[in-house]
Amino acid sequence: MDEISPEILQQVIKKRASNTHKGDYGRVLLIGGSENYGGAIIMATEGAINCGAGLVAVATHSLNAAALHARNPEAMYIDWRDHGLSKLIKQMDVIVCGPGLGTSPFAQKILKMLGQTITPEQTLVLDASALDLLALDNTLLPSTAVRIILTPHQMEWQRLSQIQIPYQSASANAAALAKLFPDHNAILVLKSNHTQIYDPDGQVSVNPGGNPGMAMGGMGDTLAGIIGGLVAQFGSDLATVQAAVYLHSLAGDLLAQTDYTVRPTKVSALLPKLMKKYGGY
Ligand SMILES: NC(=O)C1=CN([C@@H]2O[C@H](COP(=O)(O)OP(=O)(O)OC[C@H]3O[C@@H](n4cnc5c(N)ncnc54)[C@H](O)[C@@H]3O)[C@@H](O)[C@H]2O)[C@@H](O)CC1
Ligand SMILES: Nc1ncnc2c1ncn2[C@@H]1O[C@H](COP(=O)(O)OP(=O)(O)O)[C@@H](O)[C@H]1O
Ligand SMILES: [Mg+2]
Repeated sequence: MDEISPEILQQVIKKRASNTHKGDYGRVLLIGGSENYGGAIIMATEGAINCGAGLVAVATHSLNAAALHARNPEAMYIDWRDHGLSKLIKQMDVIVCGPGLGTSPFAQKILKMLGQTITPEQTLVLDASALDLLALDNTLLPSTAVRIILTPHQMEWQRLSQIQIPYQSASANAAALAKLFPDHNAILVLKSNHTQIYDPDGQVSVNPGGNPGMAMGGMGDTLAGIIGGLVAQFGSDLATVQAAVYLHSLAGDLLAQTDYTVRPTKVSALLPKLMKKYGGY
């Protein structure tokens, strides 16, 4: 299995040209954050903003609006019950769905509407509760062929693939990915202490970074936002996803040099400097 190498950052992250504007760096919509899980969508939002998405919008429970704006005034907000949500979805390049979404009937309704609204030019990042909803009902998948990036941890992948954690071998995972998402050009980011990335052709790579200080709620939500933010800027190919996973763990490893625990929000805070230092120019 190939290891993701540090050069991936230089390869993917491009120097910005002077004559550009926010419209050149992609639009990301994040959907999630129920009454109890507002932090999850805020942490995902912070990941997307700090890695440079041109425009970031958030569809969440109205209870989360004040906290979202207090923490990230760069983000636009829409109440996830607003009928304008489907129109907003159509205007986006990348949709990240799932952090803190929950698995209520309303959450299921949102995922269904998203699947019926999204178009082939867009990229869909599915994380957390969105994956659990899919495990319960795979008719919630988009009806058209869109690029999907899935970011389950091992337990979410167990629910989705029906492969018990001890049996999640590379060959079994690749076969399950092809079977579950035949029409979606799907990339699987299987998160663990050694996160693996599967592309639709069966190629597998492993991330060498990360550390147990990162084992804290919100760390995966942050990664989902980073993937969304980088895909919005640099495209949805495998290399961009590898760069996002590498960047997230690099930040975590730098923090762990001095800190016993690594807060997800601190990972996000480091992103702009790391992108400047290790990105291409
Ligand atoms: N601050 C917040 O609002 C947070 C909200 N969260 C949301 O809570 C909902 C439930 O997600 P959870 O992931 O907590 O719950 P899950 O029940 O899906 O999975 C968590 C459990 O899976 C098991 N597990 C096995 N292998 C694992 C691995 N490699 N990595 C992680 N867990 C592994 C562990 O026993 C762990 O307790 C999601 O919508 C999620 O986005 C979480 O992201 C945590 C933070
Ligand atoms: N021991 C560890 N070593 C390396 N990375 C870890 C470790 N524990 C957690 N992580 C990373 O933290 C993230 C956890 O994701 P997830 O379980 O979805 O968190 P949450 O849903 O709480 O945001 C993943 O990117 C995972 O690779
Ligand atoms: Mg998670």
